[in-house]
Amino acid sequence: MDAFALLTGGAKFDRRRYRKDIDAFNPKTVTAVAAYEAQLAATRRAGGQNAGEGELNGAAGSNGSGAKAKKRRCLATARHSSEVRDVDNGDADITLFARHRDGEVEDQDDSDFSQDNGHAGSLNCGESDEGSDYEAIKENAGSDGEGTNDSEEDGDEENHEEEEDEDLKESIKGDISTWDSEGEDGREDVVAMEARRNGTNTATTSGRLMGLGPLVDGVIPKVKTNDPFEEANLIRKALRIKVTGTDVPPPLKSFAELVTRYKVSRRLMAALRPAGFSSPTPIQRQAIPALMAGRELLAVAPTGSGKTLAFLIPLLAGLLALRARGDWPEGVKALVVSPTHELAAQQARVIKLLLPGTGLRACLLSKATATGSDFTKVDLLLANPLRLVNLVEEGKVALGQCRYVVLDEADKLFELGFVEQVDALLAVAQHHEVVRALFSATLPERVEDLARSVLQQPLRITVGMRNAAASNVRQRLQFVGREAGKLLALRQLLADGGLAPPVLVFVGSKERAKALHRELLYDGIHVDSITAGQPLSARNAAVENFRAGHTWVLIATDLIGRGMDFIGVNTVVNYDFPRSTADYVHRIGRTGRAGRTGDAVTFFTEEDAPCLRPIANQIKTAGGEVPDWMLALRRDKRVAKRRKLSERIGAAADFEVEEAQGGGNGQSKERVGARGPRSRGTALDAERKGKEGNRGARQGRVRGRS
Ligand SMILES: Nc1ncnc2c1ncn2[C@@H]1O[C@H](COP(=O)(O)OP(=O)(O)OP(=O)(O)O)[C@@H](O)[C@H]1O
Repeated sequence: MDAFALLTGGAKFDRRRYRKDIDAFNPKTVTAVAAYEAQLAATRRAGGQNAGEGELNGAAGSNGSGAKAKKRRCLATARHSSEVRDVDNGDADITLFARHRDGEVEDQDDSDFSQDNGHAGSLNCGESDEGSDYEAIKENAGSDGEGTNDSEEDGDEENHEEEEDEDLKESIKGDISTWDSEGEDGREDVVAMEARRNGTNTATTSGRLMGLGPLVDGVIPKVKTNDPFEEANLIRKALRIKVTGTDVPPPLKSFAELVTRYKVSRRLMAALRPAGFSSPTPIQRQAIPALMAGRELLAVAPTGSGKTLAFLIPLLAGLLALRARGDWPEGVKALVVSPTHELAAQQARVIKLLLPGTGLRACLLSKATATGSDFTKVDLLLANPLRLVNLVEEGKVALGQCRYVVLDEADKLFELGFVEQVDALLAVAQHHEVVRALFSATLPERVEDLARSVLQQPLRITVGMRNAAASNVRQRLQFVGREAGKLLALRQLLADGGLAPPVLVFVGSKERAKALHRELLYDGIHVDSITAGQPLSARNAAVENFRAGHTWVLIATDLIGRGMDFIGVNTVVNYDFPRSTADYVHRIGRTGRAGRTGDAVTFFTEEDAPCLRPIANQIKTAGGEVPDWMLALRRDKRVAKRRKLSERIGAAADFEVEEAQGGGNGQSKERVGARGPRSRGTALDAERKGKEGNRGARQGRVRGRS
């Protein structure tokens, strides 16, 4: 099947039908369809003429006539004259984007990560291991391995989605107050700090956050009370921090308090300001003191609100405190587990800012570091579950001395394909002082119940509304008729300037990513794609090129739907409808980060209609406009259920290894597939399937293993 057929569901494009569909919903689009079809034909012809010149040259050679064609060509060519011909630097689009890019897109070079002086604090990321480093997960991700509980589970998931939907509806009715911060004199908010970091003085330091609300704002209100308890509550209320649990430590008023209240090394704190972190975000204000006090945590805060630092600071501070009191055994003493290599690598970027001068040694687990490192010399390990489980089984990594275990994107890690490995890791990280924490922007109740079964008296910290999309992302839904309409709609938006680059486009599978990539190359757009099927070196390059602003449209699967901090992303396009509300929240959270604004466009077809309502509710909750009929849509449970099952298989496949490309990892798939049912640590898995007894019994069993 060729790329166009794949993207259009295999059917021949029926123009009349498409027009009819579009007409019913979006008359404006109809007028552009004819022009688009002409362009499509022109670019296809031009692409064909240039076929021998390599993909990018071929794309640039597609010199369609007319203003739109010129615009597309220019988008593709700025600053890439070596790769693409026909540079037209005089074009307004280029100037605009160049200015934006200079101002907002991070342009850091990670290539010099490896091996600093150990005494000064080091981060070992190993060499690039092309074609061999993947997160492998259970082969048969869509089934539970025992073929039993799928339907039951599906029922559960549906119910939970319904519940979440109801929650959201309630909140729509309620008053979602936007806190109007007056700020505190001399304090910088996140936006101002980022602006200063990037050399753009667009934001003020007065604490006025352009109406973005408090969720990512680092500024706390002036509180007039002498009662510390009341003060803590007032701060939490203003910042929409909710905490459940007992003996809750008060939120931080500033990073400086870490030195005065918690005796955190000044050296570590000194690294924060130059790195651009001058005042804590709300999740940092509450999660840092909680972890410093040794409390286990479930932490839920919006995408882009600074969760990474919320766990990295206490981990590093905790390690320094351990060392200061002479409790310094060999080996890994802090572990951060993430679902993808990309996310772990991103955490490594942040750690790299904080390590110098601490004498701590951190390691990003990859194939290279897995084989070449002495893990008795590693204090803090950043890892994906599978590779780490293998090392633990081989006896190369010991977690018995681990004092901190953080699960980032915890709800993903508790899904099929990961939960077995996470369980096995928790089962061996059983030091009597271990502190475990789960972080995510979304935490469904069923995951929370599961997590609570292995955590001890955890605090639950929620910033803003649970499971809701970031409020500073402008969201909209766009009806595209049927499958074929997506490509036309995307082309139209790109050509009309309806999508501000950098743009992240999410699709449902790696095959579709590849196909769309090929299609957009015809349009002369500087496009790239990233999926689990690519070699790690290609994935790293895709991420770095996007960060650096070299790639303007990045097509991705849900592999990078979570956690990735591309600070300058302006637009997210859900080309394929997200598999779940949580996926939607995470995907669109790749824009609108750290207090910025962003746009998210979600294409939907007739087939997506049964799953439309929860997303429509999300948009409505965030203050967006959605027609009433969408909110009133009834969910077709049968369709949703069927879809859910296939989507779960697909979701896991996003992270899956292709054995042929897995190099040295070829055996992993088989082993993990076998590991699930007979794993030492399957209490979580069993819990997930609802087969276990009461919580106490489960907890005893998990804790009993070591
Ligand atoms: N205290 C702070 N001051 C200024 N910028 C900050 C602060 N904390 C975090 N940031 C910036 O905010 C951005 C988002 O942070 P981070 O990636 O930790 O978000 P997150 O909450 O983990 O998002 P996600 O849920 O998508 O993973 C980053 O660019 C980070 O550098």
